[in-house]
Amino acid sequence: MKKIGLVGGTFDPPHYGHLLIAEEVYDGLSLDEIWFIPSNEPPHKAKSNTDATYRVAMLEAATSDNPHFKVNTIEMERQGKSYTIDTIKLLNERYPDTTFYFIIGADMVEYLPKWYQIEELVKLIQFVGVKRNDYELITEYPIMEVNIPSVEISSTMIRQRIKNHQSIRYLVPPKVLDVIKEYRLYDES
Ligand SMILES: Nc1ncnc2c1ncn2[C@@H]1O[C@H](COP(=O)(O)OP(=O)(O)OP(=O)(O)O)[C@@H](O)[C@H]1O
Ligand SMILES: O=C(O)c1ccc[n+]([C@@H]2O[C@H](COP(=O)([O-])O)[C@@H](O)[C@H]2O)c1
Repeated sequence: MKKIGLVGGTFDPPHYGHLLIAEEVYDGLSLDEIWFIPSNEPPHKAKSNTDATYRVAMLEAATSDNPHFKVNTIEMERQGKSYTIDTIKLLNERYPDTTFYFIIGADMVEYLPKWYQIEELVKLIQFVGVKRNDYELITEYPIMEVNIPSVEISSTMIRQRIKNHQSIRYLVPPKVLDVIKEYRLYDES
């Protein structure tokens, strides 16, 4: 069986926090690959203002120098809200010889009770929780934990810094910065 870690998210924009949690879990659980899955419409928050094409371009740029990181656009290909249970059912069907691990930060661990059809979802996928400042890795659901160095970076912080004309160097990979500059993303947003 192949072992693949999934990192779902809005990636608006992708940052070193995303890459770090992926690499740490890849290493900690001896996975074969990590697939980053950008959501079309997040199930639990407002739709991103950044077009899907740009979010995918940034994610491709962020992951291009790591041979075991891949971008998977399965949720972009589906219309409507990107419920994780629909994604996992499709992936399990398409890749019967693979065990998937869904990697989430502690903010999403705290939110698990509100995920769509969570009781069924936890039977279909192994969640892996990683710590994130200000959130607890405590849940009634059966998650695995991987210990990572905390990084206090969020996409919200990066969008805010761009708005304030502050540097985002060392918070996102240089190639992501290039895409942001090329398409003038987040200017006056
Ligand atoms: N710095 C971080 N440490 C640990 N987990 C993180 C970190 N940043 C993001 N994650 C996790 O990565 C996944 C995708 O996150 P997402 O793309 O929504 O980024 P975000 O930084 O939380 O965005 P936003 O600030 O726009 O809400 C989630 O499971 C989230 O918990
Ligand atoms: O399916 C759900 O109900 C659900 C609720 C909250 C979050 N998720 C997924 O968890 C991942 C991280 O969410 P976010 O908000 O940090 O981008 C992303 O793939 C979301 O689709 C999924």
